[in-house]
Amino acid sequence: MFSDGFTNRAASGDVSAPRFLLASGGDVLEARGALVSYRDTAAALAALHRSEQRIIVGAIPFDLDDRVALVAPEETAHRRVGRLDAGGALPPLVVTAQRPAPDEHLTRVAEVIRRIERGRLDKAVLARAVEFAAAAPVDPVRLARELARRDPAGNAFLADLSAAGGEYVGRFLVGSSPEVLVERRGAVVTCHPLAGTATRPDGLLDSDKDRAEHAYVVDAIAEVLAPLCDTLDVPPRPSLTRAGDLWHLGTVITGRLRDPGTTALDLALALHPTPAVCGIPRVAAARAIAEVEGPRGFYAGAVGWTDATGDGQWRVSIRCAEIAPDGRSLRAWAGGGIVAASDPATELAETANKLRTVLGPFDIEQWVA
Ligand SMILES: C=C(O[C@H]1C=CC=C(C(=O)O)[C@@H]1O)C(=O)O
Repeated sequence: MFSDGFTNRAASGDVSAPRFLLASGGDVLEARGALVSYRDTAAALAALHRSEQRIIVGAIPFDLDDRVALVAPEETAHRRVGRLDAGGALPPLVVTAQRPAPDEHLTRVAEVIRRIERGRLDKAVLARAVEFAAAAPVDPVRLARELARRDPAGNAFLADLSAAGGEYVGRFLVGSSPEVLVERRGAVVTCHPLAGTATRPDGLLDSDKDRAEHAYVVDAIAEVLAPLCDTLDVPPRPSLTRAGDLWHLGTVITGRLRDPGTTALDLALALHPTPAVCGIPRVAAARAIAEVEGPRGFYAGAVGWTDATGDGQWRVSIRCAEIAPDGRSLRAWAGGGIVAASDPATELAETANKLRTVLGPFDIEQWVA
């Protein structure tokens, strides 16, 4: 178990800067310092169940076999601010790499469609990354505030990944995720999965392809929650959810927890990775993603908090970028759910549209895809 209580500083060296931030609808939770750092979920869960810590915050990766970046912070501040102040100017960016190149993403989507047609998979989410060099250091807090300010729903997150150790020391994950993996308030559990995307709302609710892509996620979440809840409300049809310039199919699932000892982190770990970021069947989809795409790190994981009462919120870490320790480079990701009826060119365009959320605050040269 790793829990040595080291403290390392934000890229700016500013110890007063938050190392965790989760903003939504005008509510902001900020955390500073690290009393204890956890690299594995078992240690973090044990600390919560034994009430050793008041609150645990941070990020869990896409692959739960990888190290997590969770901390018990020195201090937290929960504020209702309405809207965060402007984050301030951010430096221009230049594209340095696309991983993979757009043409290769088309080939990979086609390969996943072939696997689906062969009957090995029903759905898999394929992602790509774009890397950028910044003209001056990008301040993670400034970016998070700017994302919250621009998003009509006020969503933004920031997580210092240092607790995961190794190459993650000094790195931050920053984004604006519209998707609630799970929230627990007392006995009430809420999930708001999103899957199925369009640039306009018209027709999205009637799209068979998007409805199929969405239904896999709702069914998988309901299957996990059913044994953990006394009552579970799963609306039969999705509704439209706006996320910046995009529209998604979304379903608000609510339940009443059977065992009050089941914390928000327990729930997040039971649900993750949902088919909104992985696929169906889960193991086959995770294998296809590992083979076709490679490791994802903290993209498509979850960012959030859980307190000693077990309450908390975990958001799916999408629409995000990782910032290098010196702030001079960024890697942004976006993915999309592939089902039998998917079209590679449409999927590539969808990833470009999704990348615009986290890149919106920057002036960017030479990036078209
Ligand atoms: C995987 C991502 O989005 C997910 C969430 C909403 C809609 C999605 C879709 O339509 O494919 C994805 O499941 C991403 O933004 O990188």
